[in-house]
Amino acid sequence: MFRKVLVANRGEIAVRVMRACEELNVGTVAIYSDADKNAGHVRYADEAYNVGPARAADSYLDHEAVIEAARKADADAIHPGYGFLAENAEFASKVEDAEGITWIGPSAEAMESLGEKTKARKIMDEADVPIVPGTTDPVTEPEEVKEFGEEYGYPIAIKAEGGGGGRGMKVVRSEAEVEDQLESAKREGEAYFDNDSVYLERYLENPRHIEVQIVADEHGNVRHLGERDCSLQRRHQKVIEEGPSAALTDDLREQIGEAARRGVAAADYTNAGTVEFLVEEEPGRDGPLGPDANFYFLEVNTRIQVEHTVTEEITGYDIVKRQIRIAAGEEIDFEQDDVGFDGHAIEFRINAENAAEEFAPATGGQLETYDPPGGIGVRLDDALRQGDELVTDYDSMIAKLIVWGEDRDECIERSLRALREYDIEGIPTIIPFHRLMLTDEEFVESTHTTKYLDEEMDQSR
Ligand SMILES: Nc1ncc2cc(-c3cccc4ccccc34)c(N3CC[C@@H](N)C3)nc2n1
Ligand SMILES: [Ca+2]
Repeated sequence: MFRKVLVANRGEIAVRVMRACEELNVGTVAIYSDADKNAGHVRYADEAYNVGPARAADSYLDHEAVIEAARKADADAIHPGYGFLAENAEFASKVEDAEGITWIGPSAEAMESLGEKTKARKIMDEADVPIVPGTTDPVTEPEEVKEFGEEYGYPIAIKAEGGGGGRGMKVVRSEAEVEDQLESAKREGEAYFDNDSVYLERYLENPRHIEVQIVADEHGNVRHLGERDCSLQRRHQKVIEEGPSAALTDDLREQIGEAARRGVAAADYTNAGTVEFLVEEEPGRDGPLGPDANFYFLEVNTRIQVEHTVTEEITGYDIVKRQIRIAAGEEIDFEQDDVGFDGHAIEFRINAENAAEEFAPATGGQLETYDPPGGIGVRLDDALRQGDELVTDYDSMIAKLIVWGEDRDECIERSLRALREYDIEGIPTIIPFHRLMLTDEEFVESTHTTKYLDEEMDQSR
């Protein structure tokens, strides 16, 4: 086991990783930019090193500054958290090459092969994981798209090879649109991901977005820890995640979990990761997905995710501690059959944004009141205390409220109670939006798909 881990991140996830270290009796090292001098994650750490000015590129993203801090602290491992350098294969390989410092995450090689969407699709296809019908090689000419349209029909999704998250997808609804959409997909790929390579998939109109949590050690053991339903998104920004998915039958759950395990094993992937799927109802059915629903591989996230907490609450496993133990060479000490799912959990992202103004991020302010909720089934992951200045140089998420209940109804009731207790004064947050969402019957009936929020919010504008 490591003696000391440097956490190359900030905010709630930095504290989350340091809490795991504390429980493993591992020393904690924080890094901070000039903007984060008084930040909560710095307070929490045993020691802290400044890595540069506020601008992320000159601090949290500066490979040399981070490795230099690990050297100064004599840390023997680096945990990247999520965002920042978490999926940066180049940085992972620099850490792998750095003598005496272990990278806590998948190998740079596994990150690269699964980060390239067509390569990932090929690996999954060969591992008998259903992929969205489409190409596993890039396309360059309009004729290729039109041929695909002849065979699979429209709409077609044209996706950037280097894309992911909310960016890098164009929907072509007819042959007439092919030239323009292909051109703009390539230009956008070039602009955002420095990669103009694109591929095709049949576009699924109203899919559910299900993701499966994976942990894999360096001895060939791969386990899935069940699924999370992230279908409630606003312009590709997740605001609420939950598990288990009310839409899946046990049979479908088992099929998707085993597919995720096969795919990850085929990619020689280790540590924690998430396999994303799109699940499409068989035509004409409503309500929970039927036994004939189809699920398709979408992409792999080669990092710990914001919403890993939902899985922890349902299964009881500490995924971050598992990451650290796996990186230290430990074997996974449970079988797939030992993994149980108990109750229901929902995570609410607490963003310092004004939901009434298109979720515009707060421009500053101070936490005059910070009174978080508590009591049974309520977990709060944050790095805040009353009086903190709001740091606006990075993303707007300042905390996560995770609620567990015996079933989804109790979880919703308890979430409303916790959101009523959550008292933050001095900066705007989306807590009022969450309270509203919990009373919305589409959410309560859990029939929403990935488009629901965009359609709802755009209509109400
Ligand atoms: N063939 C096909 N059909 C429907 C899709 C619908 C989406 C999509 C669209 C809008 C919101 C989403 C939220 C979660 C997951 C996927 C989506 C989608 N995404 C959005 C960005 C990228 N992560 C993949 N790919 C799709 N691919
Ligand atoms: Ca190393």
